[in-house]
Amino acid sequence: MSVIHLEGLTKRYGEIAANDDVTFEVESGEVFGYLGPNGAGKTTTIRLLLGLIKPTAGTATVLGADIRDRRALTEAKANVGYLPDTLGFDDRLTGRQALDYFARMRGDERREELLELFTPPLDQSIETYSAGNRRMLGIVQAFMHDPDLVIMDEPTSGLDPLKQDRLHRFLEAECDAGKTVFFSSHVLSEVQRIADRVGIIRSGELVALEDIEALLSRGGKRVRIHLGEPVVEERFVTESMIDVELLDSTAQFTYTGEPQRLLEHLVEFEIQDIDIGDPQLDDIFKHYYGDEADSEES
Ligand SMILES: Nc1ncnc2c1ncn2[C@@H]1O[C@H](COP(=O)(O)OP(=O)(O)OP(=O)(O)O)[C@@H](O)[C@H]1O
Repeated sequence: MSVIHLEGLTKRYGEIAANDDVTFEVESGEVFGYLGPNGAGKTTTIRLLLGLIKPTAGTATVLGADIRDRRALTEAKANVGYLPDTLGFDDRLTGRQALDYFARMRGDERREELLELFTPPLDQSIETYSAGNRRMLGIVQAFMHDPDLVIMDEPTSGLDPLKQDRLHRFLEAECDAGKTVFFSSHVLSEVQRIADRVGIIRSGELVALEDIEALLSRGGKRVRIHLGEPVVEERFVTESMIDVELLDSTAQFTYTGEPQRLLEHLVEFEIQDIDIGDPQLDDIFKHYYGDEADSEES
C-alpha cells in the first residue's frame, strides 16, 4: 500500500515552479530519501504534503487522505510525525512544557524511550537551546505518539556525528518495525546509508526515482590503480573512464563500460595494487547536477 502518493504535484510562486508536476509513491515500511541541493523544492513538497500550503495543480494523498481535503488530512495527521526544518515551538517554553503540549494533542507513549536516545535539556527554556538540542526535541516530538508515518525535513542538521549515527540506527529499527519514513536531505552519504529508495529533485522537477542499489549499480565502478610505472594518460585512459584523476603511478576513475573490457585493457599494464568498489552517491549525484553539486553539497 502506498503511504504517500504524489500525482502531478505543482506549486508555483510567480515565475518559480518550486514543485513542477512531481509524481511518485512511498510504500509502507520504506525509508524514502528526498534528495536535492538548496532551493530544489524539498521543503515545498513536505509543506504541501502536510497541508501547510496549497498546491497550484495536481495533488497527493497521505495515509489515504487527499491533501486538498482539510478534514480528511487533519484526521490522517494524527498518525503522522513531522520534524520541520525550523521548529515552530514557543521559545519561552521549556522543552518539557513543549512536549507536554504535544502530548495533550496527540499522545506520548514513547516519550521516555526516545528521551533515552535523544537528550535535550528538558527543564531549560527552548530559547537557550543549541541547534542540536532543538533538533533532538523535534525528533522526540515527531516520534513520541508512535505514528505510522514520519516526515522529516533535513533531520540530522545540527546534530553531532554521534547523535546522527544514533538517529540513523533508530530509523533503521523503526522501518524494520513497519514504520514508514520520508526524509529530505542534501547529505548524500546519509541517504545512501539509510534510504531504501531515493527521489532526486532539481529546480522543482523530479529527475530520478530509484532504489539505492540500482542507482549505485548504474553509476559504474570506482577504480583505484597503482601501476609499477608512471601513468601515461594517452595510453591508459579510455572513453569509458570518467572523473579521472592521475598522479604519478596512481590512477583513479569511475568506469562506466563492460567489466570484461576493463580487465582486457588492464593486462597491458604492470599493476601493483587495485581497488574496485561501488561509487559513492556523491559521484552519481554529480552526474545529475554537474558542477552545481560541488558548490551546493555542504
Ligand atoms: N513562500 C515562498 N515565496 C516565494 N518563493 C518561495 C517560497 N517558498 C519557497 N520558494 C522558492 O521555491 C524554491 C524551492 O524552495 P524550497 O524551500 O522548497 O527548497 P529546498 O529544497 O527545501 O531548499 P533547502 O535545502 O535550502 O531547504 C526556491 O527557489 C525558493 O526560493
